[in-house]
Amino acid sequence: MESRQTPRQTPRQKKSSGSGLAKTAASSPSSTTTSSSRQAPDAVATDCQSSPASSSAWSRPQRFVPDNAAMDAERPMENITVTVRFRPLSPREIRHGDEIAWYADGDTIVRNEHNPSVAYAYDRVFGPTTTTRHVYDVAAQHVVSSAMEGVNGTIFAYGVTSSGKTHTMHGDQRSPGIIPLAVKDAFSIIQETPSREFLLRVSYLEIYNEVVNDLLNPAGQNLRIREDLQGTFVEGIKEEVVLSPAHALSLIAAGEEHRHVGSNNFNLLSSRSHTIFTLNLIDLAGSESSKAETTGIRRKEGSYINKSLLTLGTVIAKLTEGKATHIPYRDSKLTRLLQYSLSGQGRVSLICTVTPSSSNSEETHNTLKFAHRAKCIEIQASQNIIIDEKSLIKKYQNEIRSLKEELEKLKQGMLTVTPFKDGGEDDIVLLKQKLEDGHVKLQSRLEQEEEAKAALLSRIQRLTKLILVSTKATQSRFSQRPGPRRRHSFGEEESDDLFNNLAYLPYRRRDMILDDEDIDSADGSSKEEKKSRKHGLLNWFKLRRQQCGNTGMARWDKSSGSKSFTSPLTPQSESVSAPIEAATLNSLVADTAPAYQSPEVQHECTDNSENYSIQDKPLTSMKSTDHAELLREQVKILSGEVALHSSVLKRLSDELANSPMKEHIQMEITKVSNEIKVKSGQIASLESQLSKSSYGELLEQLNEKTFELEVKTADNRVIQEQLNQSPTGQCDNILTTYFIRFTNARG
Ligand SMILES: Nc1ncnc2c1ncn2[C@@H]1O[C@H](COP(=O)(O)OP(=O)(O)OP(=O)(O)O)[C@@H](O)[C@H]1O
Repeated sequence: MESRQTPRQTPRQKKSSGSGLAKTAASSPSSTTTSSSRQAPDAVATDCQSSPASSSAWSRPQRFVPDNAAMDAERPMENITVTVRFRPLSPREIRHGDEIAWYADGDTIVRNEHNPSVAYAYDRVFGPTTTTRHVYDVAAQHVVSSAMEGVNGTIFAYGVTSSGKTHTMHGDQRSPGIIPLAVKDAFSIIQETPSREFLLRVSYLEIYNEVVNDLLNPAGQNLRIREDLQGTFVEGIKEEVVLSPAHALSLIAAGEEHRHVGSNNFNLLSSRSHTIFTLNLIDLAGSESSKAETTGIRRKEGSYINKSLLTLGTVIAKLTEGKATHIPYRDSKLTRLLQYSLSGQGRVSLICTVTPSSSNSEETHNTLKFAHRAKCIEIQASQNIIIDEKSLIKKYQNEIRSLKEELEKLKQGMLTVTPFKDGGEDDIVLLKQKLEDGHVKLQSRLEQEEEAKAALLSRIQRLTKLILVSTKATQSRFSQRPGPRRRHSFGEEESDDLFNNLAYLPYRRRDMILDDEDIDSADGSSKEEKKSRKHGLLNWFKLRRQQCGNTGMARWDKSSGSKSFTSPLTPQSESVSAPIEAATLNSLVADTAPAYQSPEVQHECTDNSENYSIQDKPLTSMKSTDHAELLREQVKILSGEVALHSSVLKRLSDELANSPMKEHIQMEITKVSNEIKVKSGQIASLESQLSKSSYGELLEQLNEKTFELEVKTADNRVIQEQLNQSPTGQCDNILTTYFIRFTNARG
């Protein structure tokens, strides 16, 4: 699969429109808000502000033709969506007698309590009781849906330490953050889009002390940032294909384990690094005031955190100045990686998290000014395109058809040819010879093309296993077809099964999250609770384990009419539904209509690891490379689960020493240990199957590599031909690429 992006566009700035509520018009971003503070009480700093929520940033993206300068002018300019989220006063702030210094005045204005003339307007302001679900719906959902249409998107949280970035981006069990909500949404969009196919890959990195580390691969340390025609990228970063929301979230949870976290004066578990989760999704650390730095290490981290943020501030200031010729993206790793989002590519949503407290009034004011400046950046979102390999199939099919026609004509010619009346015997022999030669030549070309077509089809079949499709699209297409069904087709025939799985049912089951989210509270929690919140995602998986347990979750297999057991986290059976209490979920399961489960992913989830195998039947008709690929996928997912369980085990062991509920924790430990044992057994069993299928696989790989080379050459030729021939410069069979980044910025 190839992706092509529009060439880089120059950053664009919107001239102060003076629209909205504003009167302010200072040209320098830093003075903009200062001057606003001199306004009458009702005046609000809104220059560069497009009308909130209803602005163009909310409209669905149009399909624009890339690489076409003439069309550039027609693309609507959009501002970054800028929102501000207040958290409640923390118990610590209340204990210290802090008062409210800043507050949400309606849906779009933040006002200073002591000086009401100081006020700023944004696209939306969320008060301290707003749920993360609501923040997601307003500030992130449009970026996610655009990303699913091929428009790059970046959502980042920015705010001082302990202002609520992690709470907003990752969330916890009761209140899932933007990242898990976006992942779920991405998968439900796939489910709702029968006409398209998706390949989702994720990577997760941290920028710690200006060093880029791969959170999905502990060996990937100090990675280099490189540039190519498609933009900046991190060299050697691991990209995992994800097959389900839970699969994506298990990768984040495993990645979080490798992340740098430490205590400062304000936050027991403060993120010490910026992180970027790319769904082919970014969490930034909080800006440090010296008040927060407790040790030398923290000071060093703080200076690096601030370096990135200082550069981010400078970049944003320069972008909004309009006249700047040099934008210092290269001055920090963070701005380098965000360059394309900031310079106008794709949709951007900036969520600024703030505390209302008087003790942080100055820091909050700085964040508000930063957010206000950012609103002045304009973006021009453009769509990326991917050429589907099926266009190659189309080409082959056309060629084969015309060759067949040619051949047919020739054959007919041979049969109907009548000897020339006056021609000699020699003429007839010559003519026959010519026809036979032509026939042999065409036959051999046809055979070659047929072989190439078969190889291409088999490659497409293998790739198809990684492609996620809506069940709505596939049921009719595949039910009539013999052979294995698409193994990774998302939510295949899940409609009845949706009640089992919140991940696939964001709309119908959201009410359940919302009920829980209403508990979204100020920070009144103990150290352990805080820890478990920070490990919110891990807890999700803990709950998943409770749902499925050692005995697995019963499902009905429609095809066989028998009950099967599914592994809790493996594709198809997974869910990110942990916000629902296990008991609630189990009762839902009991009420559920029978659900079909794709046989290719159906595996036994019993305590007996020897029994663990991917069902043989569908696999016997698969090539050994397919089989091995499938086994490897399963090993990868199971290894992720083992890593996850191990981290839960570690946390439980830590908790055991201090907790009064020793017996309960001990039981949990035993349960988790057993699961690790079972899964390790399953991995061993899969690995032994893997080694058996290695030889055949090698041979096939050899063939495949040879063929890949041919396909690539042909692919380039076809793309070029299509581009040359298309009057719009557009290729047919456009698929979108998904590049949702989530930034959780320290401000
Ligand atoms: N909107 C909110 N509602 C309730 N509690 C919140 C909210 N936002 C943050 N909190 C609580 O405030 C505390 C600090 O939040 P969080 O860890 O998300 O801050 P942070 O900005 O990520 O900090 P750091 O930059 O140091 O990592 C946490 O205990 C969190 O649960």
